[in-house]
Amino acid sequence: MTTRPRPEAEPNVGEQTESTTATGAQAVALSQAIDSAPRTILRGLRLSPEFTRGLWLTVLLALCATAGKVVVPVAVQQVIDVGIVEASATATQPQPDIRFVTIAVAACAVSVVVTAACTYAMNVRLYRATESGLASLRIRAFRHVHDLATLTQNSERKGALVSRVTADIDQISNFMQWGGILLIVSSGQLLISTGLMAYYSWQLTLVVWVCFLPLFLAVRALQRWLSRAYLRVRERTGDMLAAISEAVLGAAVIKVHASEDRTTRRISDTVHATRRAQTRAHRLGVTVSPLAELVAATASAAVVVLGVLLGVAGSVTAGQLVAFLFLLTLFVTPMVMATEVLNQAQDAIAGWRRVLAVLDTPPDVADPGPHGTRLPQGAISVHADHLTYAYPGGEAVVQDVCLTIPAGHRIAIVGETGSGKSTLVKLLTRLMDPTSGTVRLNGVDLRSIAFSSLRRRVVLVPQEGFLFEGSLADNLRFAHPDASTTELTEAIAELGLSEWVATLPDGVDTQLGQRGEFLSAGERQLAALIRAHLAGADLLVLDEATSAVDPATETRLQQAFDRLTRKRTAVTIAHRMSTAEAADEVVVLDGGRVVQRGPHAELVAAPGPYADLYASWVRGTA
Ligand SMILES: Nc1ncnc2c1ncn2[C@@H]1O[C@H](COP(=O)(O)OP(=O)(O)OP(=O)(O)O)[C@@H](O)[C@H]1O
Repeated sequence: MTTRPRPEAEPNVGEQTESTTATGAQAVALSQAIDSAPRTILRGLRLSPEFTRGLWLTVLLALCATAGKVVVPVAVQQVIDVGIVEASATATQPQPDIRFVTIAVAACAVSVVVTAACTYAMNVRLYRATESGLASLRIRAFRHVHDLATLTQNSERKGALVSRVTADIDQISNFMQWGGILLIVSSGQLLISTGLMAYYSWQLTLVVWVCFLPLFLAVRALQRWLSRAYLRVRERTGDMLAAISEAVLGAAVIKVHASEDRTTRRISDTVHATRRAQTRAHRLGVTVSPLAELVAATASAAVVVLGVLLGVAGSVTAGQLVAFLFLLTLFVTPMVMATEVLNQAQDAIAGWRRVLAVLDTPPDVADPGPHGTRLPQGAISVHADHLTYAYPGGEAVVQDVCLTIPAGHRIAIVGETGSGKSTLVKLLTRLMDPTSGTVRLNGVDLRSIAFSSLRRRVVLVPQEGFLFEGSLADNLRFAHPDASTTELTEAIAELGLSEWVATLPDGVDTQLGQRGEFLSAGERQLAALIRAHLAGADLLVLDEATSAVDPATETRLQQAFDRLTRKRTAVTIAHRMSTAEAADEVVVLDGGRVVQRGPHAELVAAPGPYADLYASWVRGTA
């Protein structure tokens, strides 16, 4: 029987993978940017309430820090107008009011200390809030990625998906910790300085705002371009991370085929694409900064000229003009800085959009939740009724399949490659919902069974059971987190594998390495079978591994498989003759349809697809 490499399955507890019938639209949802910038920020903030928790106190501290900053210009104005000019006018000879000046200087000193303390407290609070918000966003995004349909996950490469939970959120973090602080401080500074400037001279304030108005309009126009440019940066970064992670995971294949140069070229292409996107976005962003400097210089010059004229006309005093110029600095600094923050803000918003796009993609096999039916204990019967399934945009690959499997029966599914075997078992375990037709377990519609019950009672064992870094015991406990060492030992003994485990350097405590790389392919299958046994499922769906193993491991696998499926309902995609022979019945699929069904002996004796498959099987192993 021919086989082809299968898509990698990333199992959950008890080897399960969560997958669904993602529609075409859902499959592309991950690549869509939807909301406007303010809506994106608002949604992002709402999703992680930690960002805004206690924000009022942080804003209050920011206002205090800003208010502290305006004490100096006000004191300077008072010292000039009251402490020097007025005092000299009332005294016989020109001399400053030393007491008044001393009080003003002391007020300045106190305000500087208060400003520093408030700024420190505000920074700490903001940093803490953003870190907690980002941590919860990261966890939420990760969980959601995990819950997404396998199909939806497959619509984007794994590395790119990971980048949404890592690099994109890092970008938000960079902005929140620097830009966020600056935005709060700047807004307060702008408000307070504008108020005070208007108090001293509304005419000069008007001049300042008129100078800055074109800058605002330019920034608004640029923002749209920047937004697009930074979304491209985030996408290119995702592509780059995907290419790198793929190359790291596939290092062995790359070496075997001596394709290091080709891989390096591919990676450097993605690195350069990211660099180009970054440079373009940054070039757009930095055009604002010199523009802001220019506007600031123009505003200062205009204030000096008009201020002198107003001073001569008696509308402003010398102190007020000097204070105004101080305040203008307070006004201009955040304006210039804000244009720099704009870059980071756009990059962060682009990151936020990508994270929100993940969160907006619905896991499309809906869990009926706590109101769902729970499967009663005991062996499970399966009844598939006119099942049909087509992948998005494709032809039906499972067609009108009707299948009844009595409780406790062992069924082997066989068929040519691409005949729909894997698709059928995904439908039987509700990793996907059928396009039409129903599956019933013990008479209960699969769609109405609560996941908490379904995932415990029905376990899918994929060809390559994913093993995590850790010991054999750690990996076995994925199926049963509370299992004691005795329970592990018993489960191993029940499958007749105690002798094998004893050959491992540290028994169940043997470290397996990343993805179980310290074990052979056959041993990894043994570990997967023990894990499935420990899960205690009543319906086992197995995709038999195709990798060739040595005779001793083959015997162990056969024995473990036989014991595992005993007294359980078992549906196995059979790649070994012995598995089909041992099954109660064999179901033959061809082009997504059941074309033959019956005990091995009966089918093999009659001419037909199974007899042909069997013959080619025998030839292959001869
Ligand atoms: N995620 C997918 N998206 C689109 N088409 C798919 C997807 N997975 C499988 N198919 C197609 O569905 C058909 C049935 O595939 P399936 O994996 O169920 O066959 P199979 O009998 O299990 O094959 P094999 O023995 O080689 O694993 C094939 O034509 C395959 O190309």
